[in-house]
Amino acid sequence: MSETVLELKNAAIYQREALILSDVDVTVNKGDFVYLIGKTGTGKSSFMKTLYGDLPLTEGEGHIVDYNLRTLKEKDIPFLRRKLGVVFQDFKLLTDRNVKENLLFVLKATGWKDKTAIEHKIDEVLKKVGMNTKGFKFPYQLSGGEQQRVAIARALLNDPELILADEPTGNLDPQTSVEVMEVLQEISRNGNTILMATHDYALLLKYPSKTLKCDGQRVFEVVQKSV
Ligand SMILES: Nc1ncnc2c1ncn2[C@@H]1O[C@H](COP(=O)(O)OP(=O)(O)OP(=O)(O)O)[C@@H](O)[C@H]1O
Repeated sequence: MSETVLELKNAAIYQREALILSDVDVTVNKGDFVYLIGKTGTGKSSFMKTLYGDLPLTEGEGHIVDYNLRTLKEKDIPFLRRKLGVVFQDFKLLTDRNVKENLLFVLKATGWKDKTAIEHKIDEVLKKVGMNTKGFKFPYQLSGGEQQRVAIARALLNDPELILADEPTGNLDPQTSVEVMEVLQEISRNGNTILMATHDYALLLKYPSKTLKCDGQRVFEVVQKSV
């Protein structure tokens, strides 16, 4: 039987008192690559935020990588995020340090101490995204696509059980989007589980996969030809 890494049942997603999505039933299994699509303002980011503990789940059931979203406490959130790799549209790299130091910062913050293991891990994730020769560059010396590769490398540091990518190609031109998507596809082929919010329909057509759509306060699975 496939291992479930995310399951929402009859869940409702709120921004404060405003209901954004209701009756959400979603299952993501280990190894899946799942898209979350929908027009601007339909709730993709709110959905993702609920999954990484930025918005509370107050209605329905939600389980993500061993955590129950209904009983998630503030103190649990850093531990939940260690099991998730989160990638954002605007990369969110630390601008005052180079690529390796960006990765080192996360490893130290998540308890890594052994210098050799740290160096090995940083090399490993940078190789995975094709950035191993650029560890000494600062974010401002990198293109948007390169910065996003580093952000993906950062998301891989703690071997996440699920990668949540919220519009990872939203700031990139079409050609660079495809390059970043190739990296995500490669990571997916290596067994990682990925949930990616996007409104880039060209990517969906080029890399078809299971697709969930936010529309009219609901989330439902769509067959590719009707998206
Ligand atoms: N902090 C907030 N407080 C209250 N309402 C919010 C907040 N953030 C977003 N919303 C509302 O929630 C709804 C869903 O927004 P959300 O950002 O989740 O949509 P989205 O599908 O991710 O859109 P986009 O593609 O533009 O990022 C919108 O109507 C938005 O106005």
